[in-house]
Amino acid sequence: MGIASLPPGLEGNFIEVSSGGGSSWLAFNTKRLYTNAFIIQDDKILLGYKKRGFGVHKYNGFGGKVEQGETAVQAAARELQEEAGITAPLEHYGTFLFVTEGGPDWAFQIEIFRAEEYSGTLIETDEMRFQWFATPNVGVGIPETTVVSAAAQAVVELLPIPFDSMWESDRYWIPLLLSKRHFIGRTDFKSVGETFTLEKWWFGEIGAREW
Ligand SMILES: Nc1[nH]c(=O)nc2c1ncn2[C@H]1C[C@H](O)[C@@H](COP(=O)(O)OP(=O)(O)OP(=O)(O)O)O1
Repeated sequence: MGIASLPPGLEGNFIEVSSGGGSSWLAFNTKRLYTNAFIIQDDKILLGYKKRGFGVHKYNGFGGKVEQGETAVQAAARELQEEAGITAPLEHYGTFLFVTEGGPDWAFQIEIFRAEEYSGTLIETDEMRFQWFATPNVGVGIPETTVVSAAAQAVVELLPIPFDSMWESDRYWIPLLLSKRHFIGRTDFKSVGETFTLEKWWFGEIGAREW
């Protein structure tokens, strides 16, 4: 643990939270910016089931490529509108690099945003089918005799976050996002056809002195 030996491509004063996998990082040439946005509300998180494209059949936040002339937060807002039909006051909480062996020779740099509120009506799109999931503390501490409101009852009945149907390394950083900890990281995957296997990862949170 500590701030030493950040993976190549990352810099700053970060404290390791989780790491693992093989001994060497993959090489990459440049980085391309992507976004991923999550609505986290009342002990539940909004995910989308990806119906087509890269990452098909996985649950994820809403996001995609940052287009020329856009900032990351503008791109995140546009993707949230396009893929889920809503707008939200997005706040930046993390950045990680996604590198693949057998994929492009550049790294995806994914900027992670979250919001607690949103406006508009959620819609299913050609690309994503939205679904709420319970965050880990749901239901904890509700005594059996307590009268649970209809809204809380609906939350209690949500399924837990489906980490087994998400990108394999999301289980290491989603908890940081849920607890509002700013983080960076890197994940290296091996791809064989449509199957991606996590080879190496590192996630850290920002050192207290930077805040
Ligand atoms: N939650 C996540 N965890 C992860 O480890 N890698 C992710 C990730 N979300 C995205 N990635 C990586 C893999 C993914 O194929 C790549 C591009 O992200 P997306 O699939 O969101 O972008 P798209 O290819 O849909 O872009 P657009 O066509 O602009 O929507 O970034």
